[in-house]
Amino acid sequence: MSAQQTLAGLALALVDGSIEVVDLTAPLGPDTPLLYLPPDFAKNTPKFKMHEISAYDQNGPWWAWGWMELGEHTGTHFDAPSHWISGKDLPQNTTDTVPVKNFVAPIAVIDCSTEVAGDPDFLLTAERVKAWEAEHGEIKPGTWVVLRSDWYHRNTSTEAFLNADENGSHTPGPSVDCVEYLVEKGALGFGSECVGTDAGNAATFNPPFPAHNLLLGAGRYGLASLTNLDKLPPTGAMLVIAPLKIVGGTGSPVRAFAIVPRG
Ligand SMILES: O=C(O)C(=O)c1ccccc1S
Ligand SMILES: [Ca+2]
Ligand SMILES: [Mn+2]
Repeated sequence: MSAQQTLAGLALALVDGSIEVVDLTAPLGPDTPLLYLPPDFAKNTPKFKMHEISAYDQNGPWWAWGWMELGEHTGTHFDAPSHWISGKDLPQNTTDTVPVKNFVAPIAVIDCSTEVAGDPDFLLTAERVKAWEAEHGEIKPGTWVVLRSDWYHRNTSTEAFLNADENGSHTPGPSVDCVEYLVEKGALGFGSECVGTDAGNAATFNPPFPAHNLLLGAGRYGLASLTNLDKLPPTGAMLVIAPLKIVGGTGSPVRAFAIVPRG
C-alpha cells in the first residue's frame, strides 16, 4: 500500500469511527498538581496562573484573552534531554530542536495497574518489560513505552497525586534496570501517569532519577501526567504529542493523544 493510500485510509477510518482519537492529557489550570521537591534541596515550579487581559469589556470590547504563568514541566508534559545534566550537551536536546518526527510514534502500554493498586511504590523492572514482550512482541526501536498505573484518577487532588508522607512521595515508576533496558531496545521515551517520569523514591536509586539521568542522558524523552492509558490497547496505537516549540526549552506542557484502531 502506498503512503498516499495509507493516509487516505486513515482519513476514512477517522470519519467512519473505526479509528478513534483518545485524549491522554490532563486538564491544565491552577489546580494542576506539581512536583514538590524539598525546599532545602531545590527550588520548585510555581503554580499555573492565568491573568485576564480582557473579557469583552473596556479592555477589549469584542474579545477575551489572557496571559499565563506556566512551568515547562507542568501537567501532562514532555521532558527534553536538556532537562537533565546528563543530556545538557546532546544535539537536538531542547523542545525547539527535537526532531518533530519523534512526536508521532507507536506506543506500547504496559499495564501494571493491579500491581500499583497493591503497592504505590511499585517499580516497573526490565524483567516485567520482558514478560510483556513475551506476550505482545518485542519493543521495536522508535516506540514510546508507557506505564499504565491508573494513577491519573488521582490527579484532581495534589495530595492524592503526590501521595507523600514523612519519607517522601510514594508513586510508581521504572527501576534503573528497566530504563537501561528501554534505552537498549531503542525506545524513544518513557511515559507515566504520575507527576514525573521517575518513581517517588527515585532519589534513593543508583543513579538517582534514572528516567531522567539515563533516559534523557541517552537522548530519549519523557512524558509525565498522562491520562486514559486504560483506554489504549497494549500495542497497535500511535501516540501523537505536541510540545510547544520553546526556544531552548527543557520541556513543555503537551496535548497528548493516541490514534487507536477499534474493532
Ligand atoms: O521534570 C520533572 O517533571 C520531574 O519529574 C523532576 C524535575 C526535577 C527533579 C526531579 C524530577 S523527578
Ligand atoms: Ca518534566
Ligand atoms: Mn521530569
